[in-house]
Amino acid sequence: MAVPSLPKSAQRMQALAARRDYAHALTPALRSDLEAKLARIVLPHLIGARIIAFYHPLKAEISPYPILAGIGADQKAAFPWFLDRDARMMFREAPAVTPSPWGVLQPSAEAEALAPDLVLVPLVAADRHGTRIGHGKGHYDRALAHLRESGTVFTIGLGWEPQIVEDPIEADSWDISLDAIATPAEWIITK
Ligand SMILES: Nc1nc2c(c(=O)[nH]1)N(C=O)[C@@H](CNc1ccc(C(=O)N[C@@H](CCC(=O)O)C(=O)O)cc1)CN2
Ligand SMILES: Nc1ncnc2c1ncn2[C@@H]1O[C@H](COP(=O)(O)OP(=O)(O)OP(=O)(O)O)[C@@H](O)[C@H]1O
Repeated sequence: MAVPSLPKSAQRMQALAARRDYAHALTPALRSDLEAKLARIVLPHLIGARIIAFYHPLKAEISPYPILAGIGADQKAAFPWFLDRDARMMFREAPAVTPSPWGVLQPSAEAEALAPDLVLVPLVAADRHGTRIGHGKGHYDRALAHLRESGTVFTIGLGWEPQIVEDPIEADSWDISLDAIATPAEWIITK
């Protein structure tokens, strides 16, 4: 018999607490080592992408900056950018230099607006089918739905290994599933 899962808000709170505890327990050296391993796993999959969306990591999130350091001279890096709290998330050219309405660093308002063809998505949690739990504001779901109206976008979820949950997460109708997920330990092609 199917076991009913916790409501998404409860799953999110549990996953946020687990992410925080995991990240807090890492020594700086181990953390850098894991972030370098993530970059080695992800970089070969970025070949061919023209505009790659990164994110400026929150305290407990795995950093994509070692990946950014390894992209090609012909590739552009973008970061999420918000006009205000009610606006849809857009992307502008790196670097991320000023606090966004959500507190995360974002590019300046003068930086070029970009439409990424590859998006690195921060996870709160994800299952092996690519169903994701984020911060619950729908920023990535809405931004990815918009980008897909005008082209194809490849999405890669990034997280620490324990953020991959073995029990399936129930997808909502608006959830955009990830094409792949990377952790310092593995590359997961979702299906
Ligand atoms: N690093 C990162 N950048 C991102 C996101 C994200 O999840 N991670 N976003 C994903 O949509 C967008 C910003 N949306 C956000 C929505 C809510 C909160 C949030 O709940 N913040 C907590 C504080 C977290 C902390 O400082 O550790 C809060 O306000 O309580 C953060 C970002 C775009 N940029
Ligand atoms: N394409 C969309 N158009 C309009 N509203 C949307 C869309 N996608 C998501 N939303 C809204 O966003 C809200 C939050 O969605 P959800 O709980 O799935 O966020 P999340 O995926 O966990 O977080 P995030 O995308 O911010 O990282 C939902 O109430 C949903 O109605």
